[in-house]
Amino acid sequence: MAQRIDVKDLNIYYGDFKAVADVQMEIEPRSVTAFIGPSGCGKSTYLRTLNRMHEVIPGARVEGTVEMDGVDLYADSIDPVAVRRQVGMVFQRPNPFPTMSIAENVLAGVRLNNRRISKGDAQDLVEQSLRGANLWNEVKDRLARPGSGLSGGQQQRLCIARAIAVKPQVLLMDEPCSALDPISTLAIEDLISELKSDYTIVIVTHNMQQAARVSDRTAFFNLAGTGQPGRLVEIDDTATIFSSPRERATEDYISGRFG
Ligand SMILES: Nc1ncnc2c1ncn2[C@@H]1O[C@H](COP(=O)(O)OP(=O)(O)OP(=O)(O)O)[C@@H](O)[C@H]1O
Repeated sequence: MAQRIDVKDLNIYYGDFKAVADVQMEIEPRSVTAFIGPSGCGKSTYLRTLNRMHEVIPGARVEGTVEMDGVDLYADSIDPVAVRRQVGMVFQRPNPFPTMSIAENVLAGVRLNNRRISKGDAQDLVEQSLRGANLWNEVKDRLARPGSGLSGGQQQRLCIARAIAVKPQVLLMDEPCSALDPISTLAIEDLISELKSDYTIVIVTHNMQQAARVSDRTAFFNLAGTGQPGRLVEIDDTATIFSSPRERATEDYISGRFG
């Protein structure tokens, strides 16, 4: 299921403003890649180009290519809605649909895709997705209750269950733990490590320890100056980035000297 991502010569714009310049990156399937860097360097902007969500903002556009298993997501023949199905996303704040039950939340993406499924298949998918998100045991007796009644950490795992229910190949996570307490954060980190056997995972995080704990590869982004675009400074094995990065800016950032 997991897919390889190849990004070539990617420039990302909001209208005339170039937010991110000249990204080249290869991401292996069944791996976790962390994006780190100071605020405003374009981590979230770049992440959103990997499932064509960037362009939903008026005036926003990209140049360059993003290939998944060799297919350019930005080719004319590609339907952006199909891309968003293939590349799931989990956001900073857990965002379950508040009036929907836990089970309906899990099925929400599947229903949006107009996939008809029998009641039995729906029940199986709910269980399988909640198990996949390590939430089943905590909610199996209250599947008909609203998703909004769960704790923040449970809601985030519910959102992950909703994302994996549509069987994506890639999972993008934009600071998925920033609104969570340390125990819930660890639960999500454990889950990320488990999901890696099935998915290609990319996570934006401000938390260096988290990047070090969950990722195989780490990409450091930086800004050359105010008004300048963000750039990928280096990407390498996480152990290398945190022990002997090639670039001075990376070392300064991970050792807390700026950002
Ligand atoms: N909707 C938008 N319209 C115009 N400019 C935007 C928009 N969203 C972000 N930007 C700009 O793009 C640049 C990159 O922002 P982005 O949020 O991607 O950075 P980031 O590295 O994810 O930051 P943070 O760590 O603070 O979340 C910033 O200069 C930001 O002001």
